[in-house]
Amino acid sequence: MNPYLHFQGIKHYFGKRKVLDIPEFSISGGDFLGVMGPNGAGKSTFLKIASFLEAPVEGTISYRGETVPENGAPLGLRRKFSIALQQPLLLDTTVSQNIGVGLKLRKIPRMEIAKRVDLWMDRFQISHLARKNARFLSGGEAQRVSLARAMIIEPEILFLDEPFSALDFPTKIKLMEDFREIFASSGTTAMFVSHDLMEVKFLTSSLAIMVGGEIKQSGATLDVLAEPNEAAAEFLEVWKKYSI
Ligand SMILES: Nc1ncnc2c1ncn2[C@@H]1O[C@H](COP(=O)(O)OP(=O)(O)OP(=O)(O)O)[C@@H](O)[C@H]1O
Repeated sequence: MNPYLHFQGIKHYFGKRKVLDIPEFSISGGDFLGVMGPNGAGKSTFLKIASFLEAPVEGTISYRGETVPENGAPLGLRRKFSIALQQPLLLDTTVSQNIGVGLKLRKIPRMEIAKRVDLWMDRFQISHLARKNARFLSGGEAQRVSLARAMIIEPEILFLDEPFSALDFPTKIKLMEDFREIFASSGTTAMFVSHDLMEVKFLTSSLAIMVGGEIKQSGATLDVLAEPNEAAAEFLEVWKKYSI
């Protein structure tokens, strides 16, 4: 075990309503953690808290053994992470500028940015789109740009909130295949919120099942799926019923 992120006594509320209650949980270095659960279970809220986009109302987070300040993670720490969402939120400029934006913010020299952008466009097979405005991309192309933009900074943890869910099946499979290979050679750690068991089986090494703001079960993906506890089984039942 090599805990990167460690959560202790995490509680989060919207108004008076508790939406997250995680007594203890860790994400290990090198892990590809899937998070599944029904709508409103708290998955995206957990992802926002884990990636320091939001601070929890209660609890402590540590990163590689260092406690993260209660009033928010310092910029240097936040910059170790990157995020790709269901909606790619690309800038109204070229694909190559979109991909290089994180390096620009980190004041990397222009020549170095150009070299790395070329490399990552090549890895995601989007070099032919370099000069195209990101507004005119298809959903699958836009998601490739979004993932390249997230990976180019070589994040210590990559956070993914349903990045494949809006893609048609063949586009999704092709991107997930490419992404799996790129991810495996990167040594990065990931937290991946998904509604799709197929995606989770395809990509993840471990799995947490969230229901009602609580992690009902977690462990190696294959173990959780083979031996779900009562709460996880209830959630996974529909997948089983239709043999997915
Ligand atoms: N900004 C907010 N203000 C108030 N309530 C919120 C806010 N964000 C989320 N919630 C509520 O918190 C609960 C958890 O939401 P969250 O989006 O984390 O769930 P989720 O598991 O990601 O859901 P989904 O699968 O539908 O995306 C939900 O009941 C939601 O309505």
